[in-house]
Amino acid sequence: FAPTPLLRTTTTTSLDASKCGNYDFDVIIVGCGVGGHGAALHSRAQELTTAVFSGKDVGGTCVNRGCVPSKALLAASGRVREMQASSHLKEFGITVEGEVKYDREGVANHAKQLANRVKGNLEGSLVALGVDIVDGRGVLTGKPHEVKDESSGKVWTAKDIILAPGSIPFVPPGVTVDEQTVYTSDGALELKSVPEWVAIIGSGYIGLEFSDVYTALGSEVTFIEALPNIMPTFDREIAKQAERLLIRERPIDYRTGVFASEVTPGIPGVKPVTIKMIDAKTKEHVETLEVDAAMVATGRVPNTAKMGLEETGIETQRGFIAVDEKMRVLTKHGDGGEVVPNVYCIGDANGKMMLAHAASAQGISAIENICGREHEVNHDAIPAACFTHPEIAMVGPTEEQAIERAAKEGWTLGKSQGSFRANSKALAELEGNGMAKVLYNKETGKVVAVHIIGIHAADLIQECANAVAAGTTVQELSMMVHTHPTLCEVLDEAFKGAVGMSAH
Ligand SMILES: Cc1cc2nc3c(=O)[nH]c(=O)nc-3n(C[C@H](O)[C@H](O)[C@H](O)COP(=O)(O)OP(=O)(O)OC[C@H]3O[C@@H](n4cnc5c(N)ncnc54)[C@H](O)[C@@H]3O)c2cc1C
Ligand SMILES: NC(=O)c1ccc[n+]([C@@H]2O[C@H](COP(=O)([O-])OP(=O)(O)OC[C@H]3O[C@@H](n4cnc5c(N)ncnc54)[C@H](O)[C@@H]3O)[C@@H](O)[C@H]2O)c1
Repeated sequence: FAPTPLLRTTTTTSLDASKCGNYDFDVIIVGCGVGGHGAALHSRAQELTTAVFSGKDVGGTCVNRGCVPSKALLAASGRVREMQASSHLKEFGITVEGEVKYDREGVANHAKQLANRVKGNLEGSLVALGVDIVDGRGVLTGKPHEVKDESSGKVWTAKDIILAPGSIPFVPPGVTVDEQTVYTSDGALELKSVPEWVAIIGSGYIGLEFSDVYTALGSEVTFIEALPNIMPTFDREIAKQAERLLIRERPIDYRTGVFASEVTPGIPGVKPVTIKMIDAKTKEHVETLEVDAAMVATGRVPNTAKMGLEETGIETQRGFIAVDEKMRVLTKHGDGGEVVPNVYCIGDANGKMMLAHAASAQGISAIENICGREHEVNHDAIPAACFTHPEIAMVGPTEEQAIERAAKEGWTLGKSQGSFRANSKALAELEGNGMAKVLYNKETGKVVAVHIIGIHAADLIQECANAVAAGTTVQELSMMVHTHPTLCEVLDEAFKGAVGMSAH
């Protein structure tokens, strides 16, 4: 694959010239992760002439250092876990003779090759649709409609500019990362080693998914979490179930309410990694751990430095770019922020929701607004999933947040549950652990949120996300027919339960 040379607007599309006037392009997108890519595809579908600045990183975090390689590691390590679970296999009547082995490099290569393949597909789709790819980093010049190629200094113009620079790992102060013994997800995804004992700092999505990979491949894990609860961002009831299924049954222990305040890399086989922990409230030293490796999974920060934002009059907050509901960039966060004409920001950099499909949806939405069709993304209807075994998936607020919201807005919260325990398909798979809970507005019947933990929860959540997006009621959902025998019947049970019907 070789990127196409930059083409001028007049030669790339059949657009009527008035649409882009004297600009080189109708739309320039800075950053070509899933957000930029989604925006570019939708832009071309509207016949807008489009260029993306890729910074030589087509696919961005998701494809190269995020969703794609992490799911490849989870898939491979998940197989190892399954094949090693001899008593579980015995229940199926299956015996695995001898020791189940894996080749670390082979597993790592699976992740790398998948990322390269998906990246190639993304590049191919852009080229096929006539999107011009600029390899360099794009920087705002401070003048309206202009983006400069940082390395060549060449300036390109567009009627509208979409910023999609994404995010990078956050490394707390005092933590030294060498990407060998102390690493972020960037280093962990390369799977250069499988440490005997690894401390994972942070028990969010990344920490949890990696604990699944590491324990399947034979590591022991210690979580270090600053907040009082493990998995603090998840719904409490789901987090408790997750603790039972994903932590207590595995060689995992944890500390909560402590900061990893000083982390010093080690030398493999010679010197351990040391982790000093302080009490999150009193800041007093509580413990020092010596482990083989430490993974830093303490969140992500926007990749917005040196993009010409200050020159354009855009003030960031911890690097996040403020946007309104139409993805239009605002001069600052909070009161007094004004729209910067013709500049949009999508994806991780605006901090609305750090998810691949949210970035892409925001990209499509920005293009809709550029085309003059007013559009706002309903972030409450965007599902999320944590791809552990079993998976956790959710759409909408946690139960704790929903209770607050109901009290504030004056409506009554309803709750109904379905269980994997009585589900034929789950039992056939010998995967009867887990639950789905549906939270709904008792007055309107509309679904507010759904939280699922159980086999294939990530796929099950889509029906619920569609229901939230469409405003479907539990009454309507309870009358919709679910295929038998499928895992979807766990949701059917919850929907029917909400209206006093029995699913069986
Ligand atoms: C380990 C891990 C696993 C994840 N798993 C999931 C998952 O399963 N599901 C999910 O939904 N999300 C997942 N995420 C989150 C997801 O990767 C991000 O939400 C998503 O990538 C955000 O997309 P984006 O386009 O905003 O930014 P990015 O994907 O970060 O892309 C931004 C791109 O812009 C480039 N860039 C930056 N500045 C410039 C510039 N000035 N000029 C040119 N280019 C520039 C960057 O180099 C990058 O290529 C995961 C993240 C990690 C780290
Ligand atoms: N499957 C998915 O959709 C998926 C997978 C991976 C990542 N992501 C996205 O990537 C982003 C980053 O993920 P993440 O897991 O790094 O972040 P996170 O914000 O989900 O979790 C970070 C955790 O680290 C803790 N923490 C922060 N500083 C600490 C310190 N010094 N000591 C101890 N604990 C500390 C926080 O309290 C928090 O619980 C998320 O926003 C997520 O949306 C999504």
